[in-house]
Amino acid sequence: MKRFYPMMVDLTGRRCLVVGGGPVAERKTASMLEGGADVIVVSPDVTPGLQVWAEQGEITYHARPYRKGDAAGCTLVIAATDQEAVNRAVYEEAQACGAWINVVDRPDLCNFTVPSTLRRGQLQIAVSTGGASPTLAKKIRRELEKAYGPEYAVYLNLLKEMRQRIQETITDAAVRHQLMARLVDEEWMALCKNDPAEARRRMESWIEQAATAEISG
Ligand SMILES: C[C@@]1(CC(=O)O)c2cc3[nH]c(cc4nc(cc5[nH]c(cc(n2)[C@H]1CCC(=O)O)[C@@](C)(CC(=O)O)[C@@H]5CCC(=O)O)C(CC(=O)O)=C4CCC(=O)O)c(CCC(=O)O)c3CC(=O)O
Ligand SMILES: NC(=O)C1=CN([C@@H]2O[C@H](COP(=O)(O)OP(=O)(O)OC[C@H]3O[C@@H](n4cnc5c(N)ncnc54)[C@H](O)[C@@H]3O)[C@@H](O)[C@H]2O)C=CC1
Repeated sequence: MKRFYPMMVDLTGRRCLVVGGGPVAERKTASMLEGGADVIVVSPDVTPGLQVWAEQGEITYHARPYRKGDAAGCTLVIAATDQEAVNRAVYEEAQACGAWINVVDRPDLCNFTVPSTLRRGQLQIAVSTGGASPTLAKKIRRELEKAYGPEYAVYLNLLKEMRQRIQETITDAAVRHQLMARLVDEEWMALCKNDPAEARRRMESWIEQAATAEISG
């Protein structure tokens, strides 16, 4: 059994190769684009979705079969064709040039996998089953979607802002930690959902009070 190390990677400006143009290639392309990658798709044909991205300049598309050398300079490589020999050749090249490789129908030829991911603004929750059952990963992602609605994007933005403010205005680390802990709370979350402007006002005045108390000793 393989073990995977979870991490969040910034793919901005990184060249990433997808070989194949079917629905699976489209899904992997979508998630790499969200990660900021410069995606190159090589395939004789592509889905309508990939075609649109090619026309809009979101991806670079080469309408031809894969050939050796396509993986040069790529950080991530995904082999998503339905041809075993082609996927194998892509794997060999990626291994030779030190790129991270995912062969979509061969978990044994993956040194990275793509988790099922829920996104709410800056919040991302990624689910992996280590390749055992992608369908279960998807089911869990859907359950999490109900528990973590779009309001989390708003709430998290506010937390980010307030955290910065706390770091700038409160010098005592213990007080900073206490304030942050108290902002992460169901009540704030509910207020944020119903009236984000009011949530912001209350958070601001609350932090201001704490800062004043700190100064006056
Ligand atoms: C190892 C891994 C490699 C990788 O692709 O990174 C892999 C491998 C394989 N998937 C297969 C099949 C399916 N995959 C999905 C769906 C997803 N697969 C994804 C990831 C992963 N799939 C990685 C492990 C993730 C983990 O650890 O859990 C998700 C999470 C992310 C994404 O793809 O973006 C995305 C859900 C996104 C979402 O909606 O949230 C569905 C369901 C569907 O499409 O509705 C089916 C059909 C049902 C079934 O077979 O279970 C097959 C058999 C192919 C065949 O038999 O032909 C293999 C190969 C094998 O297992 O041998
Ligand atoms: N990992 C995952 O999440 C999943 C993996 N799979 C597996 O992934 C593979 C791809 O699935 P789909 O996208 O549905 O397949 P598909 O059959 O729709 O697409 C295959 C694509 O590969 C292209 N292709 C064929 N030869 C090529 C070559 N020499 N160079 C470049 N491109 C070439 C085809 O033109 C086509 O665009 C299948 O083997 C399937 O079993 C299926 C479901 C999920």
